[in-house]
Amino acid sequence: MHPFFKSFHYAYKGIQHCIIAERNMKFHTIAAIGVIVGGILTGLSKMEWIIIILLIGGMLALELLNTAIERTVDLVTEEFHPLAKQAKDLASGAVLIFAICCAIIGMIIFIPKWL
Ligand SMILES: Nc1ncnc2c1ncn2[C@@H]1O[C@H](COP(=O)(O)OP(=O)(O)OP(=O)(O)O)[C@@H](O)[C@H]1O
Repeated sequence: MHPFFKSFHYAYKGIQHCIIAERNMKFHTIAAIGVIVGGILTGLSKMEWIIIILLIGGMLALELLNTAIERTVDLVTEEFHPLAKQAKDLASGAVLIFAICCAIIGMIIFIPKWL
């Protein structure tokens, strides 16, 4: 396989692994499908779709990075280490902050359309 297509293949494998292995990634993927279906049924403007796509892409990409950090920490040490704890907690914190922003923006976009 050409190296260019090989890198796509590895990226696809990474996404597939994360969806299969990580409970949170499964949740985010199902939530993303729910938001897309909800958006189609509700009817969103072009700008609203752009925002939703950015949020979904950002959320999934962040979850992939969080998993990559978890794996790297586990590779470095299986022992309890305060820095390992900080690294994992910081990565989880980043995911949590973005998830809260997504929920708030989602409510700002969707709720007025349902009232
Ligand atoms: N080697 C370690 N040393 C110290 N604390 C750790 C270590 N590994 C994990 N922890 C602590 O346990 C928590 C959960 O770690 P774990 O690797 O189980 O992540 P997880 O539960 O799979 O995360 P996620 O919720 O993203 O799936 C971490 O956030 C961290 O606080």
